[in-house]
Amino acid sequence: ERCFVAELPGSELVYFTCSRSAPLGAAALRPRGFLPPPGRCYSFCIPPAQSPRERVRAARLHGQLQQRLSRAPLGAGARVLPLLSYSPADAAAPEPGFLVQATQAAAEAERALEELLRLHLPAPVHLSVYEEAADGQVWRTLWRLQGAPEGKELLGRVRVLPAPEPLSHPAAAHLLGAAVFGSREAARGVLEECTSLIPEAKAVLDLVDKCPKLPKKGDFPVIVIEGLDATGKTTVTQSLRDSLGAVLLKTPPSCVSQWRKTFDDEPTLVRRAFYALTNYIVASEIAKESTKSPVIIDRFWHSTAAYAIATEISGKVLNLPPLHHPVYCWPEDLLKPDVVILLTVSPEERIRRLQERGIEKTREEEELEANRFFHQKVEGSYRRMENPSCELVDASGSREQVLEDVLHQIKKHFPLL
Ligand SMILES: Nc1nc2c(ncn2[C@H]2C[C@H](O)[C@@H](COP(=O)(O)OP(=O)(O)OP(=O)(O)O)O2)c(=O)[nH]1
Ligand SMILES: Nc1ncnc2c1ncn2[C@@H]1O[C@H](COP(=O)(O)OP(=O)(O)O)[C@@H](O)[C@H]1O
Repeated sequence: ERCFVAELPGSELVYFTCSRSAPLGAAALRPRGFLPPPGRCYSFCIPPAQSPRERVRAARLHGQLQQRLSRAPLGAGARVLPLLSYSPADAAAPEPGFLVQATQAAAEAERALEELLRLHLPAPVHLSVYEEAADGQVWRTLWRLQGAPEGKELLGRVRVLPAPEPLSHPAAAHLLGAAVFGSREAARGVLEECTSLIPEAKAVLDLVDKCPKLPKKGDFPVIVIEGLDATGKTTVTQSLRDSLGAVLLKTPPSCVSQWRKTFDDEPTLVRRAFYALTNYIVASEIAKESTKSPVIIDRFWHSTAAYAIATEISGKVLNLPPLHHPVYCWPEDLLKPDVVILLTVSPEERIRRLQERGIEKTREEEELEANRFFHQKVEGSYRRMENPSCELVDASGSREQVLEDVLHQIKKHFPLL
């Protein structure tokens, strides 16, 4: 039986399955949260890619659907929520999809949804409709949309039951290679598949291919400063450059900044491969510069991995892959820094600093609330990183205090600096 996990508002995960042979009296799925009044929601998945080449198209289709659903006339207050379909029995990658909660009279929402799916998903499309029946149970009606414009075939109606929460998040086992890349070749392969779809991909590949493989770190210290937006990375890295007479680098490097927006608009698979490759471009600069002076880097591989993990793992920080999961390990073929410092500040202090940076109040209030769980997952991922791990420095003090504490942490590794 396939199982499903949807992320409800507030980052609550609901695990459920649909079963023909549900033993009578089996625990019913609580409609609360899953079926907000007037109690109808829909789900559908993106057909899995049949080959590695198809995975870019499948990822882009998912991203395009996400955008179209957010603009579709599904009725005021309708919610489009992330859904994954997975099989607990096999190790196949989960199929991404959506759970759509319609709050208006369903007819118009259903028509709009069906029209959108017929237009943008390869036929046949399987659309699930969930309702609460008189018996207080949640039932799913499965439809196949195909053929003539109104071609719609009823495939069955079954009860929806809670599914046992798996040991780890269904996406965790598939992060490596789909969101976090353990090697330059793995990331390169994705951009190779994009060259016919995204012209800039070729330009990035040409830049990467000019970089030596496995560049060697020089004898001077290489120090990375990591942290969420507005934790003070830019301020600290510039002070470190001055006080240590170091070279300051950042990722992504300026030589790719003109393409960043293009890749930020792409789905995770492509976007992460882009960031991963830019880390390899900077690695060759680090190798060169660290033969002449200490090198400070503003964000490096840990940012790429932490933001990827936090994006792909729905729910809250407790849903992150467990400690020592391979997704937290530094790629063998990427130049390894000597020290990685993670700046941490409270969410409130971070918002105050975002404010100070001139981000208007409303946006960053939204940012705090909507993304609170996201930022907790990013920070949680940073803290699970190993080899090298992130060494925490509380960055909530004054600029002078933070610089002193960061220097103190660095001198533990390089007393003579
Ligand atoms: N550098 C970098 N940023 C990433 C990556 N993946 C996601 N991001 C996100 C983190 C931030 O939300 C956003 C901004 O990154 P940047 O550090 O380039 O810009 P900026 O220095 O203005 O952000 P900051 O406030 O200093 O963290 O990009 C990645 O692989 N590398
Ligand atoms: N220790 C600090 N105390 C107070 N404000 C700070 C401190 N460090 C940085 N800031 C301010 O907070 C904002 C974000 O700092 P910045 O260095 O740009 O962070 P990041 O690069 O991590 O986004 C800036 O306006 C900066 O002047």
